[in-house]
Amino acid sequence: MNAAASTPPDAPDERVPVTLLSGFLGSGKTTLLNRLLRSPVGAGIAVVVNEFGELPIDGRLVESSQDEVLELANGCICCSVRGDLVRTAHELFERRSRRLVGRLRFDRLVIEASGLASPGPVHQTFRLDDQLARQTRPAGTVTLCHAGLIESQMAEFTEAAEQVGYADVCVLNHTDGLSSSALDAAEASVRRVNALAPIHRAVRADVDVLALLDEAEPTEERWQLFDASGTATSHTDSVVSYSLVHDGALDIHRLKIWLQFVAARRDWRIMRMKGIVRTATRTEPTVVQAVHQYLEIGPGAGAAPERSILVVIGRDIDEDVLRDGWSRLLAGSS
Ligand SMILES: Nc1nc2c(ncn2[C@@H]2O[C@H](COP(=O)(O)OP(=O)(O)OP(=O)(O)O)[C@@H](O)[C@H]2O)c(=O)[nH]1
Repeated sequence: MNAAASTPPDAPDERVPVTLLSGFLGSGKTTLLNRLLRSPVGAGIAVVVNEFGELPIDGRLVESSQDEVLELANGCICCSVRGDLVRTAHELFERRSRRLVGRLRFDRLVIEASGLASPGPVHQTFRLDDQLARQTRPAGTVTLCHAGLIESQMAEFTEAAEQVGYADVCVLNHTDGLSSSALDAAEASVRRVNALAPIHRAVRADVDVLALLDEAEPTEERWQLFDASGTATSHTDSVVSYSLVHDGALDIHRLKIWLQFVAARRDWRIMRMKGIVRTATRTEPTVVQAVHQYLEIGPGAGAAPERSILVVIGRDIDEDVLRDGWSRLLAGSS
């Protein structure tokens, strides 16, 4: 089915472009999304954020008013919460028609996929639903890559290779601290998987976002690729997400020490930690961000949450030991 075929040739295309932000865990999707939202087109963007973890964190890290950010947590929109994506998109368009979304009618939808989602099925979801196929048009996939990790991630995780393979444009992010030869090697590994997509090197996703949106507009050949691939959603099943919660304040010093210890454990494969927590000494939230062993802890915007949430994603993690460490942290915080 092709909704565009029923549109007269000279009629304006009123379908809302859908841009997908893809990329492995911690590659910089939310960082790029925030740049988009701060850009001149930001006010017209509605956002759907999808998270692998059970509890949503990213929605609070996106710099937009809450009713423009819809969250789909606890699974990937390419498979387990694919139906929720359709329902959420219908809800957005319903609210749009009643002018309930944000300051303006949104004129672009940006979807931040989870770090383990495959882009093909996500785009295909919008083409297979009659109503969404009439209301939206595909505007491409931007894939973020962690320059220091992408080669090993693609070797180990089919999801990472698929994300690069489907990209209409790649942002080779996290380039800070890498030598030019390491950067060339990272770029070459991306190029081996995707021969066509422009590749932009960046630190903290600092790219020309308007040019990026234009560049991401896909070609017809690429749509044939999506059509052929839409339903394949096999996931690396040993990656697990744990959610740790606490209704109260944490001791920030103990929290830092424990997180450093967890991030540095060699017997666990910590791939990503993120959290928004209340600490005893701050009125604002404390934001935890870790990509592999690189850990950042700093103040966030707004008021501290009532409930502290920390999500830990990785492989070979002993859940009992993790939860025991969290309990000890809480006991020492009160
Ligand atoms: N050093 C460095 N840190 C970065 C860069 N880009 C993003 N970060 C940091 O890396 C962490 C992860 O960035 P996010 O934008 O949340 O990554 P993400 O892809 O949205 O993460 P998930 O949604 O969990 O997969 C955050 O602490 C960012 O501030 C970069 O180029 N260099």
